Amino acid sequence: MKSEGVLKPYFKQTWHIYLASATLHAAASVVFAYFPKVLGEFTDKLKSGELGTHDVVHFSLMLVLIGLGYALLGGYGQYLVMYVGRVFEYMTRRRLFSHFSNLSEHYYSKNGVGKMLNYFMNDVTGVREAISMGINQTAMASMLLISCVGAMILSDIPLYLIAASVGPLVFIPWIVIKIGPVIRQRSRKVQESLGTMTETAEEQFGGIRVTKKFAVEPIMIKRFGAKVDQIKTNQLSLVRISSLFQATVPFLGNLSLIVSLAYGGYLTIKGDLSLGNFVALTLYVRMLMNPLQQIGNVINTVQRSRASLQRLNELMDVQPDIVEAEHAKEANLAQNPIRISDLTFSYPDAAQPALSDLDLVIQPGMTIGVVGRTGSGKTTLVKQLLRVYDPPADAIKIGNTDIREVTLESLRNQIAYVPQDGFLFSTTIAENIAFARRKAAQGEIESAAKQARIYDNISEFPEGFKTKLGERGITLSGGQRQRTSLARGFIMRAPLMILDDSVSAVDAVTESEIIHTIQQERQGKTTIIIAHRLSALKHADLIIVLDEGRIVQRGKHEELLAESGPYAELHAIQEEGSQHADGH
Ligand SMILES: Nc1ncnc2c1ncn2[C@@H]1O[C@H](COP(=O)(O)OP(=O)(O)OP(=O)(O)O)[C@@H](O)[C@H]1O
Repeated sequence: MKSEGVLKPYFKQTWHIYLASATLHAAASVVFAYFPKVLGEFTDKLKSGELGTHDVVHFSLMLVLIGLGYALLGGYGQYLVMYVGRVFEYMTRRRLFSHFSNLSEHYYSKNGVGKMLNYFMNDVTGVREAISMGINQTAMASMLLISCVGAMILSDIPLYLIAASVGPLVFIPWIVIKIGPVIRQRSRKVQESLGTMTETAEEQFGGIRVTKKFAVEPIMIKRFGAKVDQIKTNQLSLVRISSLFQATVPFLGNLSLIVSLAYGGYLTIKGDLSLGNFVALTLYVRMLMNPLQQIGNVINTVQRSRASLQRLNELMDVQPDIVEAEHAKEANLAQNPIRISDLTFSYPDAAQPALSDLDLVIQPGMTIGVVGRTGSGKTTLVKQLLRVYDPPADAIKIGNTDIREVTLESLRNQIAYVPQDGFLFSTTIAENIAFARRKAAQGEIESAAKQARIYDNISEFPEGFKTKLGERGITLSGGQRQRTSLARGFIMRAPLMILDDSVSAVDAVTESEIIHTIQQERQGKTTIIIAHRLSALKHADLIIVLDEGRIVQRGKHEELLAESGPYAELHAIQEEGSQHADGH
């Protein structure tokens, strides 16, 4: 399904402003086209000796009126178009943002954030220039062209003289057709290299702490320098062709002026053309040059922005991978079991499935422990439950409803997912905790913080819960970040809570306190705990052991210990480790 792109909705909303502006420009141009005519008449009167003081005042007044009329009408027309250009930026950036928000994780893992930023900034501005400044100048210039040519034809200036004078100007469209596509192609390259640079910068600033720890700044600077060099090369190549284009257009204009001066002058000396008409002709040709040059510029801008427009439209056409079913139902995780049967899932473009033949029933109120080596598919299982990636049909059911048939909002609202490295926003701690429940009372925020064992830390900050976090919560330690993100999960009081290695950066004592709280707080509610430390899973009603996407063991803690297998092996290693740590 194709979206309607970025321009259609905009023009639907603003066409009447464009119409008003075009009318104002037309009126301004008609007024301005009188200018040479008035000067021509003035010259003729001057030459015939009929010019009196009264006439000088009259002609001067006429010129002032023409100037004023042109400035007011044209100026207001220009303001209107520039104003709606900003409306375009605002509308498009909002639409882009909400479109970006709907795109699936898969899109983001394939496309860098730098590209998105480039769409947001440069492409939107590029298109705005074409449809505000571009349309404005085109309207102004074409109206002026029509008015000037019309006025010339209606005057006594012989048509053959007009044709000869205007002749060189008709080569302008030819040049536009020849050079325009080259400009467009080079402009696309510039935009692309800008996108790559933003992407590199984004990644490198994001990873600056790692860079510094490994002292590899020179390599990073060199890598970034290469991107900047590429932009310079591409931009220079664009500037060369644009300059050639912008120099050729005035050159042709000047050629026209020379013809009108030489040929018109000759005819005037011969007496075939009045001095007034000669003055008017040269003025008209001079007046034609500006709009023609403007049209040249506009075509340049439009060529450049076509590449941007194409990219924006392509982006609006990207469909989210996860879409709501037509008659989607509300999920009810509090009362219905989650039935996973024969679940096999591969990431797009992956050679191996990340999950194979999984069978599991999670009854409401159960606590499920999930353990397995890194890369065994634990997070993938969670992503399937959250529908970050859709599972195959009927592989996961909530009650009797396929998870693909429930509304995304009801599903995700009922799951409190706490990832290992929850992203914290650059806002207050309170707002970060109340992220999924904006209206939570301070008491609820504090109680969630207490449950996540972060309350005492927050109280020690100078501004308590109002303390602002830097980008990615830079002022917090790893363990504090994890616990803040855990509080964000607690506050949801959701029917299903998923802890995905959420306490890995927390010391063993605090971890056991948190697990104890979970046991108490989540009685009767479903909880899935993914952990590497088995101590966090001991109390689970059922533990599954994943290996290469398959469930290789399942049972309670004691049952699994009694079996020989990876669980007992892992337990032995961890016990040994903790005994060493305790000095036994
Ligand atoms: N977005 C993705 N695209 C393609 N493959 C992926 C993606 N995410 C994970 N994988 C692959 O799927 C497999 C399972 O990954 P998953 O993240 O589920 O492991 P995990 O058990 O949660 O590991 P860890 O304990 O390290 O978090 C891995 O081989 C991983 O490389």
